[in-house]
Amino acid sequence: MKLYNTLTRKKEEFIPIDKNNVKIYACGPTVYNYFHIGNARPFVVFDTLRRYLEYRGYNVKFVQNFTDVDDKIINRANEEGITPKEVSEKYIEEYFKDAKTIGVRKADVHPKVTENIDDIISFVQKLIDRGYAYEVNGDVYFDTSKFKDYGKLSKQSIEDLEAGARIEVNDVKKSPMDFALWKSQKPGEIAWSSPWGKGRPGWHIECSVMATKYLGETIDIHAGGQDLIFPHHENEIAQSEACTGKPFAKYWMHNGYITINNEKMSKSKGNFFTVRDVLKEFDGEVVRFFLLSAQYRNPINFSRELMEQAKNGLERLYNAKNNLFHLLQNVEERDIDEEEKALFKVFEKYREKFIEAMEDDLNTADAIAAVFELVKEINSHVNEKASKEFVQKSLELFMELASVLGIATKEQENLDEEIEKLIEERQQARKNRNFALADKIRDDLKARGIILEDTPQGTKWHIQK
Ligand SMILES: Nc1ncnc2c1ncn2[C@@H]1O[C@H](COP(=O)(O)OP(=O)(O)OP(=O)(O)O)[C@@H](O)[C@H]1O
Ligand SMILES: [Zn+2]
Repeated sequence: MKLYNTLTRKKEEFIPIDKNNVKIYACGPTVYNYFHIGNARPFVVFDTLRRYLEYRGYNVKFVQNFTDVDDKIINRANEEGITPKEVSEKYIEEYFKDAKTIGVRKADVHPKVTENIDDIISFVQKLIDRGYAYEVNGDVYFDTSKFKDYGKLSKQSIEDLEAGARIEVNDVKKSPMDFALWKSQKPGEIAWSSPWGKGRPGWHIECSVMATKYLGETIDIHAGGQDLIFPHHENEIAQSEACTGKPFAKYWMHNGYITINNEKMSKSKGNFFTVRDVLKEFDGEVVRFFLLSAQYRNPINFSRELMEQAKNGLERLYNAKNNLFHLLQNVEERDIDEEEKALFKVFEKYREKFIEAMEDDLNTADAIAAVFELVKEINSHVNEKASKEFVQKSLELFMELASVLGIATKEQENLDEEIEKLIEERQQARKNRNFALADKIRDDLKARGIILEDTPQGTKWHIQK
């Protein structure tokens, strides 16, 4: 598989350190609010990466943290008159609810900052001992001038960075680029005891500590949104490599933005839609399908139109799946014949196409296109005359690919029953000479890809070819 590595700015062949234990760390949410559609993108994309690697026979250990200590959490707690812990616990619970609806599996470990304070303190101490960090008045800073590779991920030289940095007032840091590993307690803030007095960890250190602790000193893939490249991931590299002397992550993957009017969707700009809100109108799988409709590095402009498109696309897939279930109960119980075998060989070409797309830096857009092509073939060749085995195999192939994407996974909807009921209603409408209603029922079904056919034996239906 080829993955685009931000570290080298190239698509590279993915070679894991150990195929039986592929280590992935994804930066998780800061839990002070429901997550928005933009935040959902890395969750869905890297969940799909995990599913795909598993599909290809790798064992994956996936770690995603919760940032449960942060200014925004503290502010929120103060606003609401509750503790930061109450804020973060609430939104961790809400995270799991929304993540489940959009098909994002739980990570193997979801470490929290507050549960790793001792390890964070030891890590910071190690950096001080190794000469990479210094303490000033209870704060501890990373000394960027000591880490010669600083800037290697974001491709900036330390000189450029320093020149570009704003001159900070009252600066106790040696360089404006130095960043906090430990922050001394300010009035009203939550704090832990440390060798430097009471305080709390800076943001970046948590990921270095938790990735190392739960996965090891060198991991395979480190992932997050593209806004995290600098400073967050740059700083993670500096901390981790200064501490261990080893490469921190082999592949750095960053997803592009979900935008609104071509601007990054973000909480601070207020131009966001929470997944929770979108779920009032669209199914969780539609949200997931929408997020996978583009290759993960390309931006997607969030719009109702695209959501509707995703909804229709997913519906087509469900129709095909339900039709196969319907056929399974109604076709002749016999083995696949020669002609069907030849057709199935054609169907299997779409599995190849699907894999080819996913191997190319997880191109879910092309992978979805392959699934649609497969569905088109299935719709036009698998019908009432098919053998049960052929129907079964077609259904399995469709489900194999859909489940890698985590879509169309819901149990068979009772399409048979629903359509039979509508056919019944249409008969009734015709009897009552209400042809307008009868036509409307037929047209509505047609819009969903379901074709009614009036025969002397009654009305039959099939999926549009
Ligand atoms: N508009 C977006 N499109 C894609 N990914 C995003 C977007 N906004 C945030 N992310 C990613 O969401 C993940 C969760 O991050 P986090 O909860 O810290 O969000 P955040 O950065 O606080 O969001 P915001 O930018 O809205 O303040 C990160 O990997 C981040 O890069
Ligand atoms: Zn991180």
